[in-house]
Amino acid sequence: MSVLDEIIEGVREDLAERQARVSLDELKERAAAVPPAKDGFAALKGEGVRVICEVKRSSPSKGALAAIADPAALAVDYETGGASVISVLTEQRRFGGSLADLEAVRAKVDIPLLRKDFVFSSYQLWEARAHGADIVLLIVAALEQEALVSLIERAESIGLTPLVEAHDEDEAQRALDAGARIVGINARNLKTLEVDRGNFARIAPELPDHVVKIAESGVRGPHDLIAYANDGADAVLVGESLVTGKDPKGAVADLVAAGAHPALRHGHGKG
Ligand SMILES: O=P(O)(O)OC[C@@H](O)[C@@H](O)c1c[nH]c2ccccc12
Repeated sequence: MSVLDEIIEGVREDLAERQARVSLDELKERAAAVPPAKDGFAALKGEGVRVICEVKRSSPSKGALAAIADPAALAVDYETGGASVISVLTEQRRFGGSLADLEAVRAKVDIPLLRKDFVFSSYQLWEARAHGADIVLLIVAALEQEALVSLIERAESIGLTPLVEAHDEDEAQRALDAGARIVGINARNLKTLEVDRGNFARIAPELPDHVVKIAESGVRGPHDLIAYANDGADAVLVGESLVTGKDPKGAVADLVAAGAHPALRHGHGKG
């Protein structure tokens, strides 16, 4: 069984528990009571390279990364540093997250929030909205094509912006076929956990211009952001280097500054 399969098995069990406690109708009522979703698409496409900052306590590849006793305070640091979107891991077993984290962050920041989890049912989409998410991650490798198509449609119908994650050419094609307008290229293969920063450069040129392109994982600092920018990234998604660093606000500001000046890109390309 791949790591991805193992994670999904755990997510399924945890989801079943929540479903036994909270009915779909109740979730829909909660979703109707929160402020409408913010425009995730607008937040991710524009001048310069946007920075998505992630609240992540641990990962299957690295184990514990940071305790993050106050996820909202970290998120405020990200926002103050200039993040465009905040990603909150809500998977519990391997990433140490929760929907409570999402809600805590929602209470303190104004920029769009991404629910980062292993989503395969529309119940999880309603959960995301009910807890304040604006954007939801859909992982191609974790979904049959039919499910991907229907989750994209369902997410949009409830106001969520889907970010569709691929890590190779075939998955990217499936994302496009399913109608994705925002595609994340993950340098990390979720089946083997190997990181290949070259994934983005290989796949991004195959994506049409109108698609928002996000480079995910492995960004250690401005240098990696600039490399991804040169390969056509509209945004980067950064977790580990921010949660393990001493000054998340400053680190975000440095990334945002590097991404804000397209002139910086010249001379850093592949030639
Ligand atoms: O911590 P990193 O290497 O900066 O990566 C962040 C993010 O890309 C990563 O957490 C991630 C990308 N796609 C995912 C899907 C599920 C869980 C986690 C992820």
